[in-house]
Amino acid sequence: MTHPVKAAVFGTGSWGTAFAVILADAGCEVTLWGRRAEVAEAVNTTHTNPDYLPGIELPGTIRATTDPAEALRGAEFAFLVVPSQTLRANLADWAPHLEPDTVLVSLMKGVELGTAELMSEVIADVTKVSADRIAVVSGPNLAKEIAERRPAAAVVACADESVAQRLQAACHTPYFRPYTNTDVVGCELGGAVKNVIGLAVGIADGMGLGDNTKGSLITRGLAETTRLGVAMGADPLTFSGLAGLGDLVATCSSPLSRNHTFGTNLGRGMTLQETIAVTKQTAEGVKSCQSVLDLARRHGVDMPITETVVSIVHEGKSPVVAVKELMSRSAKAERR
Ligand SMILES: NC(=O)c1ccc[n+]([C@@H]2O[C@H](COP(=O)([O-])OP(=O)(O)OC[C@H]3O[C@@H](n4cnc5c(N)ncnc54)[C@H](O)[C@@H]3O)[C@@H](O)[C@H]2O)c1
Ligand SMILES: O=P(O)(O)OC[C@H](O)CO
Repeated sequence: MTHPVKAAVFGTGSWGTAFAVILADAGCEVTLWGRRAEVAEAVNTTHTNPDYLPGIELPGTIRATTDPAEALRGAEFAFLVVPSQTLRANLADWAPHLEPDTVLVSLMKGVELGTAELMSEVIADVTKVSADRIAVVSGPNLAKEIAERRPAAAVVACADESVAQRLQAACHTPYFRPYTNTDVVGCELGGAVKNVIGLAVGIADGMGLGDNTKGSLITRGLAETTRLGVAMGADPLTFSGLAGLGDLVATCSSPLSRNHTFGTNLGRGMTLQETIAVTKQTAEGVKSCQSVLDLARRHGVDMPITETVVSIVHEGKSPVVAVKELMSRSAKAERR
């Protein structure tokens, strides 16, 4: 008889908890690490996470703990799902408890401020593990829909395809269909930049600009994501897949998206401070737009939508002025 795969999930927010549901449904033995004892207690006793997934009953087999050593003991996979800007500090605490073969899987969609590092790069920096032990899951995966077990697909990426295949098997359920890929950089960039474009589309929706604007922003947003990806060595085809177009469409169409909602509030005229005050969960694009722009400048890539989002979110530019400026740039060919 084969033993169930042991999986540790670090983060009891909405996506960490929803992913623990996937893993448990796929037959893994899941330990969920959280910072707060009361959240771990709720998962263990009432099988709920009322703050992040209200109304969802979690599988009784998921065990939660606040002890990273307990979560990591014997773990074949450790899924990392905290806000991107805190990962470096969190991992420094967890790394001493890592088993020699544990594969570290980023479920996050952000780029570190200051260093402009992707999450896989932060993982490599802090833990020094090799590329065949670092993987990424990305795609159109709004946590609430997944926790309700509505059908979705995703990409599981690792430089070592056999590791991606093991990961695929560990999280494949009747409602969650993971595809393998070896383009880690492309999958991560797709996930991080779609949050920035999601902000842009939200701003446009909040301003009442309509569906032509939305279609134009999604398409040109994907074009600038692909330009950056190619400059960073990603496969351009990744961006027409689930981690690119798929996630962009889900994020830009859904009221469940925190980035889209954040942008909508700004577009309706709320100030940045007011918008932050009503945002209870992580909207990665708010910080990562700056890191994505840093990456674009470092690689000499033009990203006008990202630049516009940074100017609205961080430089206080009015959305009306920003849209006028975006539209009055000099004309160009579509493929350049
Ligand atoms: N929610 C989704 O639908 C979804 C889907 C795919 C990917 N993601 C990505 O997953 C990542 C996490 O997002 P989420 O939706 O779970 O966020 P969330 O806001 O729902 O939860 C964040 C979690 O991180 C914890 N946290 C906050 N600060 C921390 C710190 N300093 N140290 C340790 N833990 C801390 C919180 O307590 C909470 O448990 C993000 O990168 C997001 O882009 C989210
Ligand atoms: O709520 P958002 O904007 O962080 O988006 C959630 C997921 O990334 C959608 O795939």
